[in-house]
Amino acid sequence: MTAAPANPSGAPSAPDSTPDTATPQAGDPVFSVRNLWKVFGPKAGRVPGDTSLTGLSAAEVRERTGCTAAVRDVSFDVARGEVFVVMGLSGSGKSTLVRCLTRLIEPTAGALHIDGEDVLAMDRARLRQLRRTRAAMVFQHFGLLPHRTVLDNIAYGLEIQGVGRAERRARAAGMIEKVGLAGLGERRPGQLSGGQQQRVGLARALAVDPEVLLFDEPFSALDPLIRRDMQEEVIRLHREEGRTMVFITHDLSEALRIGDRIALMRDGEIVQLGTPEEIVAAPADDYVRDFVRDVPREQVISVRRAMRPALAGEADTGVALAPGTVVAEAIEAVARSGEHVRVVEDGRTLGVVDHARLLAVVAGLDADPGAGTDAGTAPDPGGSHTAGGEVAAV
Ligand SMILES: Nc1ncnc2c1ncn2[C@@H]1O[C@H](COP(=O)(O)OP(=O)(O)OP(=O)(O)O)[C@@H](O)[C@H]1O
Repeated sequence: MTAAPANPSGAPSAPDSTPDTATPQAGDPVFSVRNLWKVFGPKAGRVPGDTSLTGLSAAEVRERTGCTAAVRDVSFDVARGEVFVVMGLSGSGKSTLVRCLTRLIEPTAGALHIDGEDVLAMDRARLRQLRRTRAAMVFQHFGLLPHRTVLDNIAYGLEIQGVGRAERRARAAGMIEKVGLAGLGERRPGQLSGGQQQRVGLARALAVDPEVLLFDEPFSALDPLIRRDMQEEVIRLHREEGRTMVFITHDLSEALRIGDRIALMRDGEIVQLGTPEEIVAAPADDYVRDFVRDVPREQVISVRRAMRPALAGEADTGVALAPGTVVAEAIEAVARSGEHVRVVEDGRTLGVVDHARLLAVVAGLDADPGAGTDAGTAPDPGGSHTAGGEVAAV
């Protein structure tokens, strides 16, 4: 339907006219999503094109048409190598959106590309290949085969691909090590804890070496300690491999911990898309503000955002911290030294933070210190809006 808007993301450009054969480049997005809709219900197809409906709330659309607009006019890019988190309350459209990426759910309207290739134009065979080898999904219910050993469960995806027995078992054995299940390869899933089972699910997805891992609330059934463990595991795997990940969660602390960028959904729309710091420091509206109200700001907001210009003499004294250092660390440095700290990049003092700036961050009185970047402006809810147009890397 609608053409892709001219690079609404400020980040990598949309490959709307890229030929399918193009080799992906480092800066190209993996997924590029433009004006995507998923409407469930009778005559769903008429909703996205009907301007008398598109401006209405999800509840109003339902009342008028009997349809549920689960994803509404969503646009974003997933950059190569990032952890892209889709967050929102139950029913906000997270699962529907992520399932649309590989057409496990068929989008109603919009444009969707992976590495420049039009996903909506893929035939069944190509789609199967997409799901098996390019964008593997890790589900909350791990879907393990109960009568198979852990090793054979991990090898299962390779078996479907037609990889020979010896090779798939060798590759699966490597994955067992990688996800911390060494020695458990011959057990059955029923002989494992929930966390261990989730690791098997993760290893199975990793074994096929997909370009993107799609996680649908994978850890929500786990108890908090094991959940934390698994989050660390994902972060570690991501650091080691730089694999692109799309991660659904309704848990804000999980999103803040693992996300390079977070798309916050409400009623099928993305209400804000940004780094954890941008979302916590500059919520797009009252809904987001409410969402992040209890976040310990000093653990998310960096000294780059908290700093003020150095006064005469200040640029030459004081402890030096990198711009990405979180305020919590700066508090410790200021408390120890009793004076301001400098924010230094490449040997240059960018600014300073003192007691007053740090307390303002903790108290939430630091509204829009990032003025001058686009961090303080109202974001385009559909676009991948990041301060300075940069995509944070882990
Ligand atoms: N097959 C379907 N038919 C009709 N409506 C659906 C269907 N699947 C999802 N929906 C509706 O679409 C909306 C979004 O659902 P979705 O499952 O994507 O939300 P979610 O954010 O993933 O929720 P949760 O966190 O509870 O899984 C909800 O109103 C849901 O009832």
